[in-house]
Amino acid sequence: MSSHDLAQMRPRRFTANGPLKGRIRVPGDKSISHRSIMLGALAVGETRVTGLLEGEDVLSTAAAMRAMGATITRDDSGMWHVHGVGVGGLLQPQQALDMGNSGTSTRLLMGLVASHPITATFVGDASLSKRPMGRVIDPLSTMGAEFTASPGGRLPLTLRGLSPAVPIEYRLPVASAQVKSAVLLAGLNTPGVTTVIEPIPTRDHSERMLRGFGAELTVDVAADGARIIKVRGEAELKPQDIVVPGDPSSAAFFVVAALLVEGSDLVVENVGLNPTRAALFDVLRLMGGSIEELDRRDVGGEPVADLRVRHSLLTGIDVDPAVVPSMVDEFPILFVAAALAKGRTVTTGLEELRVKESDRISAMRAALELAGATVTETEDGLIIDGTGGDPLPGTAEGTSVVTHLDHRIAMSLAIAGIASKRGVEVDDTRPIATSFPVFESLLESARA
Ligand SMILES: O=C(O)C1=C[C@@H](OP(=O)(O)O)[C@@H](O)[C@H](O)C1
Ligand SMILES: C=C(OP(=O)(O)O)C(=O)O
Repeated sequence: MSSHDLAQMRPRRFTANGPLKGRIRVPGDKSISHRSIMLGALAVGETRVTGLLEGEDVLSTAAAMRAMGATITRDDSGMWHVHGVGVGGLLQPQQALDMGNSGTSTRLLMGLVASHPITATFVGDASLSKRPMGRVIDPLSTMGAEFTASPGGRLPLTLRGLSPAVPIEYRLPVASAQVKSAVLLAGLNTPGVTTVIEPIPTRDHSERMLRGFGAELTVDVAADGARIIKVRGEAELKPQDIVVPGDPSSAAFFVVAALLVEGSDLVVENVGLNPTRAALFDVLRLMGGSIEELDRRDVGGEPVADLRVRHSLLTGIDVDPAVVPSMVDEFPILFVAAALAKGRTVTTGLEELRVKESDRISAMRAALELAGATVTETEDGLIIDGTGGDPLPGTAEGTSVVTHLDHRIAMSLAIAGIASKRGVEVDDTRPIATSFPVFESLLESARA
């Protein structure tokens, strides 16, 4: 990091300040927000979106779709209006598409561009520029797109789409909703049927929303449990009114905070509980966490409930690696919960965490150690010996944990700080705006 970047960093010490009480509502789901803008931009007519996450990642998606011809505005009531260009109608962007910190924007938009007769250059920040794009370059090349990528299949990269593209049948070599979605989105403007075979289920927002927008999409389950997803190309998408449920990945920080801080009794309203996303709450219950679902309902085709969370003494467990895809972004905050549990928590099967905004296994090991936790790093996870409910010591004066431009590391360590004796100094809070711009103000209001 240059001295200029260091000067811009926004450090903060997060300290204990009493229990979390009352009711809060977290912003809209990031995955659904991205897809609302993308699919709205491909429909003919006006899609209206309520509860869109106005985080930096989603704004990167919106800027890119504007650069490719969609009209996207926000009115004074907070509703977003997307006027699409129709499948096949994306325009050549005049400048490089800046994806900021967002893997989802990059990989899904690469899918869209791949089957349009346009060329686009994708750039991103230092974190995104280290992340592997070969996983989408491979299937999209088979469909006919051409790539010039930086070494290791990384950004900046230039993609020349092919129209008509070639439909493929693709078996996912890695459990990734982004790769699945990239191929399905490329399939939208490809004649014939594009098939993705998913041996291990990942979040299914793309499938649900593509159907909602009127695409012909089927899902079958093979004898070995794999999901076979087929989308018919040259689709005509119909504009939708979308209500985005609250993001379970954002709710996770407050749920764990209320479990860890003595005297807490907090309701987190309107939390999306799609089974392909909500495994953290099941794992925390297995550890002894009091998390009650109130008023389970349906919002925009997704199951939603209010979660009432009360302070609980957690017990360490071996986390079943089968649940990893349904809580892949929640491991950093689960590690914090484990650090205060009674006994040992063992996690395995987390290789994918090493290629997120940071290497989340090693970043969390280093940060939790600095905060006084007992942690062992393995190839594919962490082993954590908890305090038995006592607050963590916290970071020493003048020592801060390193977030590596990773919003989830920053927020996880903020929660570790409010459950610690001395507090935890986070080196940079700016990345939080990636997914949860109101995180710090909500934390204050829950503790008021
Ligand atoms: O499709 C999506 O919206 C996402 C998929 C996941 O990534 P992978 O596909 O890399 O697992 C997840 O980590 C990311 O935050 C959002
Ligand atoms: C991994 C994440 O996002 P993305 O891949 O979109 O950068 C995340 O939000 O934790």
